[in-house]
Amino acid sequence: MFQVKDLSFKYKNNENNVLKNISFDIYEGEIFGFLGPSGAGKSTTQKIIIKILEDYQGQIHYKGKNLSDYHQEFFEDIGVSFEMPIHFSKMTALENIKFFQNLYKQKADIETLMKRVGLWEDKDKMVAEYSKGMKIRLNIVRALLNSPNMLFLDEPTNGLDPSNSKILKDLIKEFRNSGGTVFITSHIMSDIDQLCDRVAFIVNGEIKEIDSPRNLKIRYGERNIKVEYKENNQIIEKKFAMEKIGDNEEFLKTIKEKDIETIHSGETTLEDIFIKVTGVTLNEEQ
Ligand SMILES: Nc1ncnc2c1ncn2[C@@H]1O[C@H](COP(=O)(O)OP(=O)(O)OP(=O)(O)O)[C@@H](O)[C@H]1O
Repeated sequence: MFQVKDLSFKYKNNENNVLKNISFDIYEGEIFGFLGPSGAGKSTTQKIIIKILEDYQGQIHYKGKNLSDYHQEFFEDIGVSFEMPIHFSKMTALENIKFFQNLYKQKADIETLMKRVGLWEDKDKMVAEYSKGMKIRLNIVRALLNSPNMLFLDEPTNGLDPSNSKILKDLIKEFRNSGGTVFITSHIMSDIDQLCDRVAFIVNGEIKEIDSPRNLKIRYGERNIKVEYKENNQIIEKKFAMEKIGDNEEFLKTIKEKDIETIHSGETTLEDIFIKVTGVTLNEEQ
C-alpha cells in the first residue's frame, strides 16, 4: 500500500533532521503499528504520509504511484482519526457526521456505522454533551464515513473504558478483515499486541525494528521458567532457562523438594520489547 524509502525530514525552525533516512513498507490488508517514545517522530511520519507535511526528502509511493502526484483522490481513499477529536460542539453528532460526509464523493452508511459504535441512540445530542469516550467513538465514525481503503489512527483506544475499547478494536479488525489497511500509533502495548500484524519501532528519528509481534517475542524472548516457593515464611523466586530444562538439576531439585507456590513460563511482552528497543519505559513516557 505504502512504500517509504530513505525518508528524511527537518522542520524549518530546527537545526537537525527529526526523521533520519527511514524506510518501511505497509502491506495491503495489514494493521501496521508505529511505536516509539514521545518525540521519536511518529506524528511527523504520519503527517508526511497523509500529505499534511511536504518538503521531505526520500521517496513515498502509495499504491505504486508517487505520493506527490496524488491530489484530492488521495483524501477520498483514506480515513484519519487523530488523538484529539475535533467536532462542532454546538451541532448534534449526526449533523457533524453529515457535514463531514458531504465533503466526500464516496459515502458509507452513517446509521450502520453509528449503531456499530453504540452512538445511534445519542445521534441527536449536541456534541458538547458527549463524554470523552463518545467523542472518540464519533471520531472513528468520521474516519470511516467515506468508506476508505486505508485508515490512519492515532491512539484510537486512549481514554476508552474496556468495553468501548473492545468495540473499537473489533471495528478495526473488521476493517482489516474486509481488505482495509491500517496505520496505527498507540502507547497501549496490549492493544497493539492484539491488533497489529506488524510493528515498527522508531527511536530518535530512526527505525530500529520492524517485525510481527510474534517474531519479536521469539527474538527478544528470554524463554525461561519462573518458580516461586516458600521457605522460612518467605516467597523465593527463581528463574531457569527453558532450554534443556529436563536436564537442569537445580530446577528438578527445586520442584521436587520445595514448597512450590507458582510456576510460569516466561513470555516476553511487547512492553518488555518496547523497553529493550527504545531504552524508555512506558511509565517515563506518560
Ligand atoms: N511543528 C514543529 N516544529 C518544530 N519541531 C517539531 C514540530 N513538531 C514536532 N517537532 C519536533 O520533532 C520531533 C518529533 O516529533 P513528533 O511529534 O513527530 O514525535 P512523536 O513520536 O509523535 O511524539 P508523541 O508520542 O509525543 O506524539 C520532536 O523533537 C519534536 O519536538
